[in-house]
Amino acid sequence: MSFDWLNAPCAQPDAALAEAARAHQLQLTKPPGSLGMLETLAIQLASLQRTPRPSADRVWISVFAGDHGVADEGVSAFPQAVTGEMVRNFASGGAAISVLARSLGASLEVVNLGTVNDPGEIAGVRRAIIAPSTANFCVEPAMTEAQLQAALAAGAESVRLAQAANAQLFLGGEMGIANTTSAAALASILLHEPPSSLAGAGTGLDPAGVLHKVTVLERALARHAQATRALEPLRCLGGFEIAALVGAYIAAAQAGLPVLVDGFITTTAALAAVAIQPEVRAWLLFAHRSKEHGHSRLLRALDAEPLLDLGMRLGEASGAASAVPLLRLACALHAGMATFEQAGVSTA
Ligand SMILES: Cc1cc2ncn([C@H]3O[C@H](COP(=O)(O)O)[C@@H](O)[C@H]3O)c2cc1C
Ligand SMILES: O=C(O)c1cccnc1
Repeated sequence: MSFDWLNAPCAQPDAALAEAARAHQLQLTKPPGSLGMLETLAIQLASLQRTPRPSADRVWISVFAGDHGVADEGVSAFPQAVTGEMVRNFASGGAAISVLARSLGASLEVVNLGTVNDPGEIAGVRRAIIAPSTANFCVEPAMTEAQLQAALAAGAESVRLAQAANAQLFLGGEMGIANTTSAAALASILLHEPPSSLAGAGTGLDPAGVLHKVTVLERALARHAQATRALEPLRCLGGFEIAALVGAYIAAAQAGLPVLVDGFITTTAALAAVAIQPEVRAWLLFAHRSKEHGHSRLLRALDAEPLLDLGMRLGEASGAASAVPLLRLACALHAGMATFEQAGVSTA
């Protein structure tokens, strides 16, 4: 295993198909631009999927789970055991993302990268165990190089599975108690922003809890101030599931598979992926604005306009899944509306 594959070129969106889709939208029976982002989404998907008839029918969701050593610092409202318990819940169908995936007819893959409370072999869970948890990054780097390589590769493997299933759209989700702390640390170093602009309530910390989280982040960032080069921010401050998301986003862009990004943690992974390979950005669509403090800052950094703002702050790919119906409607409008000529409607 190595990091070399990260540097393979990304696929190129098809500019001619984007132009044709834009021209087609202008012929449909509506004032130009009146369907707003439902128009631009269809145009973008046509160019990414390289087809005049884009579709979001076949959706693949991978939820990556991993525990975090920094949970020892008391930065989450919930105990670490929840990560492994939720892996079981994802597989047995009771989690929010399980219900959303079923409702959408989407394929749901759960990947266990290492949980302290290990649920073991379960049907519907791919085991790609790296270690029970990352190390506490207040004390030492979260991961070794070998662990980072394994996590990135596990994400790329999900994209291979999605492609084998003929997926048209890739959604990544995460589960890992304390991962809003890891994501805030990583985003802080990537954006040169103080932790106070990125640390939020996560699973429900009170204001005193958020202040404590900021002091933990300040300690971690002081320790890893030199970790600014290439993959070092991700290795020192990330999590197994965050690194898997980074690997998945880069692999999806290389494979030409469009990605719908979820919330705070996945957007941090997107930021890290774009920092490694700027061409990844073209393959990312942004589903929603999470209520987690700091998400708007991340979206701004990526120049991203999300589709929804529902006050959601769950993760698991739940925000991304909630936006899939809009993508489907955008595709249906693009394919199904009559042109001015077909309908005998006068143009301006
Ligand atoms: C029952 C439960 C289900 C979840 N599903 C996603 N998360 C979300 O909350 C965690 C991050 O928040 P923090 O950094 O505050 O721990 C992640 O696991 C995230 O996916 C959950 C959290 C809980 C408690
Ligand atoms: O926006 C998210 O992804 C999020 C926010 C809080 C907790 N878990 C996830």
